[in-house]
Amino acid sequence: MSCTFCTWPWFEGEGLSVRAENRNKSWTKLKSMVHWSPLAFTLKSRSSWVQLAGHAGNFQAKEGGRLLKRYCECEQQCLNKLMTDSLRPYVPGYYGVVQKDEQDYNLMDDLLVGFDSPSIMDCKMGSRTYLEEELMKARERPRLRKDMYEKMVSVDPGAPTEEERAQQGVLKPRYMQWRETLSSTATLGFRIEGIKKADGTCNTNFKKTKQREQVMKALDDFVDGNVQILKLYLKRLEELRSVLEKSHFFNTHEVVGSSLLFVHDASGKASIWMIDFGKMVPLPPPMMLDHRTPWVEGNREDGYLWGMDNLIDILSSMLPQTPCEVDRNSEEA
Ligand SMILES: O=P(O)(O)O[C@H]1[C@H](O)[C@@H](OP(=O)(O)O)[C@H](OP(=O)(O)O)[C@@H](OP(=O)(O)O)[C@H]1O
Ligand SMILES: Nc1ncnc2c1ncn2[C@@H]1O[C@H](COP(=O)(O)OP(=O)(O)O)[C@@H](O)[C@H]1O
Repeated sequence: MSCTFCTWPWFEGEGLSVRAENRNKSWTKLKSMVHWSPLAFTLKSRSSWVQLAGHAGNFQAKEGGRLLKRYCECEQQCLNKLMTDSLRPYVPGYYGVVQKDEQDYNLMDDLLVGFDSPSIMDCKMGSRTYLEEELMKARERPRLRKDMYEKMVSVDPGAPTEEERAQQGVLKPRYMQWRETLSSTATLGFRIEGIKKADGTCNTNFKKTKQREQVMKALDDFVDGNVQILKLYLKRLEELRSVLEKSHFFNTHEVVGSSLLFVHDASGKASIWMIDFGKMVPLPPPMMLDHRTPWVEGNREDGYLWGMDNLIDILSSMLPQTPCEVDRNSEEA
């Protein structure tokens, strides 16, 4: 299976401008605002950047180990706040807004830098993939999506209802809910969006990867059965979960469509970061979420931590059991 997104678009620094904080501040030449050292332009800081999921054309890889992502105000605000939050070690470094050819971009670290031919996986977190706000908008101003109808039919020709077939279109929340129940989003609170391995193989066809066993098989294939890598991922996820549980920022935001990016290479290096903050929306105070309570419309819960609990549980169960654990488990059974 080839990956539609795997790209290598180098983007030269000439003609770039950057605004660090406020979009209304005037443009300044990038070099005067961003602290680049000539050393940053060594081969070491380059990465074979690939885009595994998301919108085609949203990114431009840039020399110096950074990426340009098409500007989104919500993402800018979240990244800004995250730079001073306890979650800072778990998100890409953010360097403000950059303009190129009249288009604004958020400038951030390329997380693949420092890895040698990395294997990467994008896991979309949460049990819901659309904002409550989008649901309300779809009710107030229903807009039939022909593109989503076509994506639906290409996966399962029997999925659209009679009415949808007659209209040749579906509403966005209906499409998103269908994707959630087709995959592991609804049952496990996360889904695999794409995997690219060091050998160059790339698979973005996980739409029907739903059962725990299917997910485990995909994860095992991703790490090539390497227990040390599994342990590093598990440790990082447990640390992140504990930071998320205490983060005021996280508990005061509805988090939808955000992913965890897993990266490892043959040297035994492995890490995980949170990416995609385009739908990380602040809640009206004093509302807070625990990110585990099941969603009912109005409670804004997103199942992010429930999904993380399940992911941690699955990865733990993939580790070989010690003789002690085998004895304990057989006693319990
Ligand atoms: O993965 P497929 O089945 O192609 O569906 C996509 C993803 O859910 C996108 O989410 P993400 O960006 O998290 O990958 C979503 O973008 P949003 O994040 O804007 O909801 C797209 O909505 P549209 O952009 O409305 O087409 C939707 O068509
Ligand atoms: N900071 C980053 N470093 C490296 N790769 C990234 C980074 N951010 C995103 N990507 C890559 O781009 C893909 C899409 O990212 P995402 O932010 O989810 O885009 P979109 O908003 O279009 O959905 C990810 O699956 C990953 O492969």
